[in-house]
Amino acid sequence: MANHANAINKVKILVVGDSGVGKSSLVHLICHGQALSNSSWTIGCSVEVRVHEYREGTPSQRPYFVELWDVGGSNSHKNARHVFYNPVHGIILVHDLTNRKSQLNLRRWLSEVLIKEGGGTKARTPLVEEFDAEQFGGFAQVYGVKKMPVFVVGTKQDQIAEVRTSVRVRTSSIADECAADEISVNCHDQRSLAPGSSNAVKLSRFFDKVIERQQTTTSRAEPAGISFLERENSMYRRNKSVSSFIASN
Ligand SMILES: Nc1nc2c(ncn2[C@@H]2O[C@H](COP(=O)(O)OP(=O)(O)OP(=O)(O)O)[C@@H](O)[C@H]2O)c(=O)[nH]1
Ligand SMILES: [Mg+2]
Repeated sequence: MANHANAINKVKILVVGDSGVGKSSLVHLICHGQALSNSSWTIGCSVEVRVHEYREGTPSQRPYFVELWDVGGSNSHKNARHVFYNPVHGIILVHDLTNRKSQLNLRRWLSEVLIKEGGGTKARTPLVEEFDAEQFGGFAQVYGVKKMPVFVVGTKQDQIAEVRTSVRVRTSSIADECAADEISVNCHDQRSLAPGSSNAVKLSRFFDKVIERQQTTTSRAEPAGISFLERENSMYRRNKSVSSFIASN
């Protein structure tokens, strides 16, 4: 798809998971390359942007704005958060490696997003606590139809023994079901996503996958590209990481 020379494309990725698993810490690490010093509960949703070089090192390389929509996981917002779910081009599922329940809940988070992302006909779908996969033909079917790129991140790697980490990574069935890559990180340590590391390479590959999907599914209602003038809107202005990231590259 040809793009105007002075336009940068963008994709939107949702970051979901239980409250306190480390979504905001992870997003900060991805977008700023350093640990978030003090985090607090995310109210509603917070958006950060990372400039990603699509197909880096190939002739088709070009920059993309990757918007990371960090959705607060608190149950008190469960009835309102679906407003953030459409459109979406990819999903990062975050769980806490020390909290098994947060890993089991990823299936519910993914189902919630996939069903809401459809919009319209399923507008009255029950939210996560009441979700019944059977009602919608099962998780696999819902996922199979959507084929949404998914990436799974286990946080707080520093709080568990190394042996347990590898076991956890192998047993994450949600990643298997979605053919998703999975990484384990310590959000307090920037080396977890150091450039060139296996984690960083997997994340970069996921971003490429999201961009590829967006290129094949871009809706008429949402233009694929935004001009540099449009870039000056408030969302980008409040996010200093865009300019600092460009500068560091
Ligand atoms: N030790 C350790 N602590 C972490 C890690 N990631 C996050 N934390 C801590 O976990 C707490 C919760 O992190 P947040 O990033 O605010 O969690 P969240 O998922 O955004 O939570 P909500 O906004 O409520 O949905 C904070 O005190 C973080 O410092 C990690 O990898 N290791
Ligand atoms: Mg948060």
